[in-house]
Amino acid sequence: KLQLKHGSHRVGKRTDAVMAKWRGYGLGQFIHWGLYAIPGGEWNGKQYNGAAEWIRSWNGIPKSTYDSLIYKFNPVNFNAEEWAATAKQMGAKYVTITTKHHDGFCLWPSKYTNYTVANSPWKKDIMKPLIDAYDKQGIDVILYFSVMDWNHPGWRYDIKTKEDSIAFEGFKQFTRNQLLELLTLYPTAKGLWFDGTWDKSWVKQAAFADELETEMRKLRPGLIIGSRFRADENGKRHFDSNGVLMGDYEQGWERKIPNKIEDVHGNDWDCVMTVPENQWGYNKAWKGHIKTTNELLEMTAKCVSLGGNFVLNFGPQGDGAIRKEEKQLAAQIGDWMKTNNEAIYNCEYAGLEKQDWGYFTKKTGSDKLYMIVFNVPVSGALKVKLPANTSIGKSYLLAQPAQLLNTEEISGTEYFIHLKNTAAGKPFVVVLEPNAKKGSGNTYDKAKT
Ligand SMILES: COc1ccc([C@@H]2N[C@@H](C)[C@@H](O)[C@H]2O)cc1
Repeated sequence: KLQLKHGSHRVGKRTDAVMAKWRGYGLGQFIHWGLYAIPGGEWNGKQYNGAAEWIRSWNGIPKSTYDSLIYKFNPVNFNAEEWAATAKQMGAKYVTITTKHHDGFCLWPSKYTNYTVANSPWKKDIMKPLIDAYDKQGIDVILYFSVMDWNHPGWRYDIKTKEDSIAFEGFKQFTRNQLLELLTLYPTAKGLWFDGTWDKSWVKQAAFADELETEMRKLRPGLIIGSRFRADENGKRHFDSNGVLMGDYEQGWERKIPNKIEDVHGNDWDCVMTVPENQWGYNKAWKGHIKTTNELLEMTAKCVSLGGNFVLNFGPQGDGAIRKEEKQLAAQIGDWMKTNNEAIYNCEYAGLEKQDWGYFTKKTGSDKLYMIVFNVPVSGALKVKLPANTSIGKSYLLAQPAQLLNTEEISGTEYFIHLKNTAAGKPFVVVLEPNAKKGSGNTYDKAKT
């Protein structure tokens, strides 16, 4: 084990109530909104092929022209209550909102730069009404913050000269000022989701970032900060030089999902996902593969089955309205969640052998198991392999708890659960109520069909 001054300061999961609540969210919403939503991936009729929120980095639009978009920011259809209602309808338990993306435009009236909503035609703070609206819906708020800031004169990709280091010192203070400002202005925010921390300039700031993280946690006890904020003194990111997770949860799962429990190394984690292949900010062209409701439900189930949260991205339009396709997805996901959220909220990795029909989740603090079924076998029988000396008490569809399912013991701890209806056409949940220890006299009760 290496002696580290700025490595991880905790081994293993946090055990406090705030983190336990985060662990049980299951489903979240991501919001990417800012000046990039105005061009929406297009400029002078030409399409930008990258992610819409990166359009400033394209040589198809002069940087100064992009930066002048601040004078066009006037989202007349912005309605914070509508955004929060959409998240509520979807069944999201938390939301991560961009306060400042890489372009440096601040959705709050920061006093440390002029590049904010205060100097746009809109003038007003966007973050406060949003946070209030989500709080009112009982949806916890996490603030997305990009350290990399293309607008700030002190930003550097690396520090090579004396001038660089002087400029970057100013940038570091600016970053600290903005983060303390956000925590002070929005005290109900539960955490910070950092991005834009991969460049050498920031990776070299192990001591500064470590002290800043400590200062933020002191200012806001319980604050949740992911693994992407800071590197250790050897430049190691996400996991320190001893392989210990930095921060409170792993932030590595961006547009990808772990396949097996070993991939998550016993840590908390979230997966953040775009609806199109790779667009976070609003893109007029709703093109390429657009994930369907069933795909997104399967991603949600897969994440929860491996102990993580699934965070689905919305990219509101430049005028502040949420596009109809995203509203439809929120409604369809919400429909499914209304019936089945018991298998998602406050659930965790069940520790069972994965079967082809779908994903197991287990209710935290209980033995109750859920089978989230996406692939009904032609046999109509779902195979379950329980751990040694457990057995199935009863099983039933979450949607029809009174109708017990025929549970057939194959051998030892293997069972077939026989479905009545094998043409569900959409994902559904089977509940398993395991019996107490087998061999303690009571064998499992054959389902009384
Ligand atoms: C390949 O490099 C990047 C860098 C930043 C991102 C940003 N992270 C996502 C959460 C979005 O904010 C995206 O712009 C994506 C890919």
